[in-house]
Amino acid sequence: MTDKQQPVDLLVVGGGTAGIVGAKTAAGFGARTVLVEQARTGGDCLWTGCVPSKTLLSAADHAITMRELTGHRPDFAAVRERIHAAIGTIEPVDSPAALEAAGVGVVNGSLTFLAPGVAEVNGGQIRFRQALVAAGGAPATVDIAGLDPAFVVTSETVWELEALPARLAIVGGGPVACELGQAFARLGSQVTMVVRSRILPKEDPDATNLVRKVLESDGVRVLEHASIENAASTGTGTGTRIRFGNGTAIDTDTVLLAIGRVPRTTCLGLERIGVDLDAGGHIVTDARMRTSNPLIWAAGDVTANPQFTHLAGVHGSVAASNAVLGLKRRVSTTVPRVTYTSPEVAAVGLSMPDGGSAHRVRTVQHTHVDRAVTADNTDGFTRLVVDRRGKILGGTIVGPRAGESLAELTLAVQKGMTTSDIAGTTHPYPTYGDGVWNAAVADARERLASPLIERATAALVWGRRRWLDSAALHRRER
Ligand SMILES: Cc1cc2nc3c(=O)[nH]c(=O)nc-3n(C[C@H](O)[C@H](O)[C@H](O)COP(=O)(O)OP(=O)(O)OC[C@H]3O[C@@H](n4cnc5c(N)ncnc54)[C@H](O)[C@@H]3O)c2cc1C
Ligand SMILES: NC(=O)c1ccc[n+]([C@@H]2O[C@H](COP(=O)([O-])OP(=O)(O)OC[C@H]3O[C@@H](n4cnc5c(N)ncnc54)[C@H](O)[C@@H]3O)[C@@H](O)[C@H]2O)c1
Repeated sequence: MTDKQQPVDLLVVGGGTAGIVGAKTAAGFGARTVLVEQARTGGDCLWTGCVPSKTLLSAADHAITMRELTGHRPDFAAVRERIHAAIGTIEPVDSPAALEAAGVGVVNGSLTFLAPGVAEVNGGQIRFRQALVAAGGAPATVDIAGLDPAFVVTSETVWELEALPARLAIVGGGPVACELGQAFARLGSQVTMVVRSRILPKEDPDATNLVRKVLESDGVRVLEHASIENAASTGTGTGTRIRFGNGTAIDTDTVLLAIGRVPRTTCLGLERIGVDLDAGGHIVTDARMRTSNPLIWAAGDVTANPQFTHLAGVHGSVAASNAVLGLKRRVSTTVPRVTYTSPEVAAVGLSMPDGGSAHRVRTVQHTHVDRAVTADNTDGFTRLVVDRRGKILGGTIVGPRAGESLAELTLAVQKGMTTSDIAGTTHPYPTYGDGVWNAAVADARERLASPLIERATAALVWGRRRWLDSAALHRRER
């Protein structure tokens, strides 16, 4: 790594999903690619995000069955072991060895841009033709007066807890708070969620209502539109007391801050290479993932796009192929999302009509989905938003495996399909996917029920009847 070396074609900053996919894409096209990671390749998703949280949720589901069968809950040490095992199984795919096998050079260190075409890592310099910034984000924090940091964890450090907190207060009401809140409650913690908005504020309010209901039945205390005033000692030598603006208070052993994430853009030297940031510190890109410097690209949580692993990967790939092949690919605006609570909340495109009377909503309650009835789990619904011609603009599914059913809806939105396309496709019975199909059938049927189409089908039936009668008469006469 000296300044005499040839510039690399693509220098990738960050070894999370966006960086890994971007680097593998570029190397796969034959571009000389180097990825720099300051900590561990795999990023948030593998170590502190999707993989541990989904494993925790799965363990929490098992905890319910175990409690029903045996009256006991699983040992927290066993849950931790399961999380480490899941990470260990997935980790090789994201490892430096896997990247090197794909033709990517991997450097361990923290990168700073010095000037256009030059970056510094570990005191040495790397020259580059283009760069992809995929430095991700970190949990946001908030100062709560009087709160001893020893009681505070975030989505990065909660995985280090060695014992299940008896009392857990969660500040926030987004996907992190809802998923971890439900999981810890099911494992045996007494959980209180403190949210300044409603929970899952980006989702359909009916979805929020269902999730709140289930969280409460899991024993979670959900305090919405609440504001924390300050914190103080409990006076008992353990835990901390959180006081609210309305004069009430709760005592807790651990406080989990789950109030969003901030992009890691402050120490990258982006100002030296002409990369603009928005007011929240995110890198600004166009739809090709190009920054204000046409030779610098960005993808993942470091941008202002929704923060999902699937999006980080797709955007990393689009950025890398545009960079090294000179293409002008644009990223899709169809972004599916799933919150993996029980029930899952899955959504894509429009969740609510925004075209006035030009848009319709079709809702099927899962009391009308036979798979849900047979599983005795009918708390859920499937809702489609369609335009007047039946084109599917989006929808929300709440229920078990909603994330799986969302794939069909995502394809429909992406490809501009209509409810007739879905209704005319044979679906296996009984599945939770029947929710999407039933809603599509109801919509397609209603469109067919227009007076014009009713008159046309009545004319066809009349004509066919006449033809059959005259053919029968003809046969008899012969
Ligand atoms: C608890 C939790 C659960 C989640 N669950 C889901 C889920 O189920 N589904 C989903 O789609 N998304 C989920 N997410 C979101 C998902 O984890 C992120 O959107 C995704 O991992 C972002 O990937 P990234 O590559 O942009 O960033 P990151 O994974 O954060 O990677 C960025 C990397 O860059 C490195 N880096 C930063 N600065 C430098 C530097 N100067 N030099 C070198 N390296 C640097 C960092 O060390 C890091 O490894 C979850 C998030 C959390 C917190
Ligand atoms: N299943 C998934 O795909 C999944 C799971 C977890 C996280 N993620 C991603 O990770 C990112 C971070 O998730 P998150 O849940 O931390 O953030 P978020 O931004 O989605 O939600 C933050 C929540 O905290 C509340 N809040 C903010 N400041 C507060 C304060 N001071 N006091 C009380 N409440 C406050 C907000 O009202 C909101 O409900 C999200 O963008 C999400 O997309 C995705």
